[in-house]
Amino acid sequence: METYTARSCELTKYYHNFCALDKVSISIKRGEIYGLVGDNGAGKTTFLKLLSGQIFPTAGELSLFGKHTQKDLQSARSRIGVLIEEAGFYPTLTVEQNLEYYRLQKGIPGKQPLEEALEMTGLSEFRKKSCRELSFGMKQRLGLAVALLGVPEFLLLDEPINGLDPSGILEMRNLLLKLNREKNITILLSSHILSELEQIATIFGFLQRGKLLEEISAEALYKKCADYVEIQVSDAQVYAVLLEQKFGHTHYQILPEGKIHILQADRPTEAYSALAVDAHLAVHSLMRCHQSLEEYYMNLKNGGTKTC
Ligand SMILES: Nc1ncnc2c1ncn2[C@@H]1O[C@H](COP(=O)(O)OP(=O)(O)OP(=O)(O)O)[C@@H](O)[C@H]1O
Repeated sequence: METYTARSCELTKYYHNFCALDKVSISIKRGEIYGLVGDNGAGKTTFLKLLSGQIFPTAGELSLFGKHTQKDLQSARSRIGVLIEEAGFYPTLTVEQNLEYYRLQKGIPGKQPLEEALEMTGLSEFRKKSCRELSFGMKQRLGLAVALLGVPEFLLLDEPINGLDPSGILEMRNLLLKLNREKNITILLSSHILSELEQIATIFGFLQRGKLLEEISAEALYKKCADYVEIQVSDAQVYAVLLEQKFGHTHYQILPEGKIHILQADRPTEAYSALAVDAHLAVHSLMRCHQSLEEYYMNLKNGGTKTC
């Protein structure tokens, strides 16, 4: 079996003269839940559409289940379920009838796939409900059921959590975790809010204006965010030089009023005050804090961890 469900190498997409995706290299391992994070217009949908074959790249390479050629990619796409943009449903038809419509459209034989999709998304008891009676969250679930027809090995979901209320978000998260764990489905999902993916993604890719800023495992991300030390000294610039020269720390932020955030601060807190005192700098305050994932993401977007 292939290690990678999907890989892109320097994948690039231009819409006329506009570069929507710029040499993006992403690797999605089998069994992973990959969270693609980026602001509006970052290129998330473009990336998902390239994977699903709805559009074609301007340059770069793409492989799915280890297949590269156009012909092989096309057949590999039958193993993918896609939810990109809101699926269109006939309001007067029932949940079951809408699913049946998509089953026929996708050319999936037999009734069993429809039953499985209903069961996996918890929609069986609502099968006779007409679509116009469904809540937004239920419609999202139905969209997911369409993507699940034929039990795909890989799910591509564009902002599946967007617009859901807190209980809808929880429901969708649990459903995706269940599909990943019980059916071993690899999932790529996008969001412009990192915290929405926080509890489920095993790896994150951060996109900004078509470029991949960073690809990082959830474990490494949480480690990076774990702790930082905030110190306020009489001369932050001098202290920053000491941090680099004596401790080899390059991950820090210089803030106004002589404050410095030392990220990945792996030494005892006292070591950071001693560093200042030994250089005859006054220490006005010192504390160990926790960085949220959103803060980390904001820093990344603002060009790294060193800011003045
Ligand atoms: N068909 C198109 N023609 C021209 N420009 C396009 C087209 N589709 C997307 N774009 C542009 O490409 C950029 C990336 O769009 P894309 O939809 O991939 O971003 P996104 O990260 O999914 O954003 P959102 O979160 O708003 O959906 C945007 O600036 C968008 O305006």
